[in-house]
Amino acid sequence: MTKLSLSKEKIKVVLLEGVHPDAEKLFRKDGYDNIHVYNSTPNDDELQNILADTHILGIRSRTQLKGQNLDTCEKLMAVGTFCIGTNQVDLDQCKSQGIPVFNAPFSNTRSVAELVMAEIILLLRGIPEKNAKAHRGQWFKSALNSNETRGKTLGIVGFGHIGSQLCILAEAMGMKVKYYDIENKLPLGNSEAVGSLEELLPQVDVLSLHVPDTELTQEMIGAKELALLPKGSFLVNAARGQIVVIDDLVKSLKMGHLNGAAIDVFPTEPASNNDPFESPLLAFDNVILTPHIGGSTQEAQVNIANEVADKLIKYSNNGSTSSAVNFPEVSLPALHADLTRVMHIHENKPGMLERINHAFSSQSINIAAMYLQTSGDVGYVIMDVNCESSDSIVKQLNDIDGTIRVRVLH
Ligand SMILES: NC(=O)C1=CN([C@@H]2O[C@H](COP(=O)(O)OP(=O)(O)OC[C@H]3O[C@@H](n4cnc5c(N)ncnc54)[C@H](O)[C@@H]3O)[C@@H](O)[C@H]2O)C=CC1
Ligand SMILES: O=C(O)CCC(=O)C(=O)O
Repeated sequence: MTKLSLSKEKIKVVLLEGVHPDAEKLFRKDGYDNIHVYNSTPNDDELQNILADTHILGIRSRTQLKGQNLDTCEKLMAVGTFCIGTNQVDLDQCKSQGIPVFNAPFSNTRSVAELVMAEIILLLRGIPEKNAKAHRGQWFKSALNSNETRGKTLGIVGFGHIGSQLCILAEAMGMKVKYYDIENKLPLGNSEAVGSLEELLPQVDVLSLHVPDTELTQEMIGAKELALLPKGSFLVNAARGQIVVIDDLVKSLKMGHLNGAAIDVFPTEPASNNDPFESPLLAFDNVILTPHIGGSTQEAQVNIANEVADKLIKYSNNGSTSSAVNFPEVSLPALHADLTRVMHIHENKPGMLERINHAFSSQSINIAAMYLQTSGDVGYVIMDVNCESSDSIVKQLNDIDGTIRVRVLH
């Protein structure tokens, strides 16, 4: 059986934010037992303490792995975001520190699309308001502003995994779908691509956002965009909190321009279920507020736990980085019993390979197999070699200028 340069008992795995227990189970089944599980999101000080001796970190969408939080993590070997979004992590900084980041790109896609479809139906029927009144003992039986989904137009911003799943559900309910995406995307069913956001907005009864949090999407929906939506229309945001300007949404709802909204994500979200939730949207009966649970179903969480834990274990056990979001991707075969695997992460600059090869040849170490991949300014080279002890080659490799990290399996 392959041995890691650091034994599995010593590799410290930390799982934050209530990652589904299946992830811990998978690590334990594979022989890892230094596992620490937390249900909440640590603040920056707590996170920096945790990171000081953590090798593998699992987070969800709240833990901010950026800036000074990454300064204290010399031992950190790999990160798993047990979700789709990776905007909470500085992917470039992780890469330059030799830390691959893995996510679950579509394990909760269906869950988000189903929730949004349900919210569209509830909004079009005016249910949030009727429900809120009923809870206060008021009887509000009325068909006013209560409509079927059939024949209504759904505008989708971001026609990726979630946006296109939602399109399928909405068309099955008889809705017309128009979408805007920054990329050229294949229209599914009878859906129609629209050339710009401004062109899309006036045409929809419901607008649903499914873009990632990027510089281009931050505050993408503000006063100007809300005004372009037809009077009486609805907004759904289950993407990221920074995409909608909440104060502008509040104004639009107050003026009665928008007839309601469903919001799952917020610019600032409580760190745990024990912390209070504050938002000016609390005042509106016609707004569905959910605590960032678009992807929180048993099905999704189990799939995510297994998918991301499996990727982290593969990387730790044999060096494979397939589907890493920020790193050169290499899919490696199992290590032959007689060989040692040396993994070298380095700055991608001319002459690196020559210096790495020279380190091996100068120690008369024969290379049985070599794998190399680069991504931008980082290179990842893996050599399966015949050698009794790896100590001196690891030292020599670490001394090469531009080396970011060296790991060994034998
Ligand atoms: N509420 C929740 O619990 C969840 C929220 N999410 C959020 O949903 C987002 C979307 O997820 P997926 O559909 O899986 O991502 P995806 O990457 O498959 O699709 C995103 C789409 O947005 C498009 N896009 C990017 N920038 C754009 C722009 N400026 N204008 C128009 N289109 C743009 C992309 O070209 C792509 O087609 C995630 O990034 C995440 O932030 C994801 C899962 C759960
Ligand atoms: O469920 C979570 O922790 C976050 C879900 C999410 O927003 C994502 O997958 O990007």
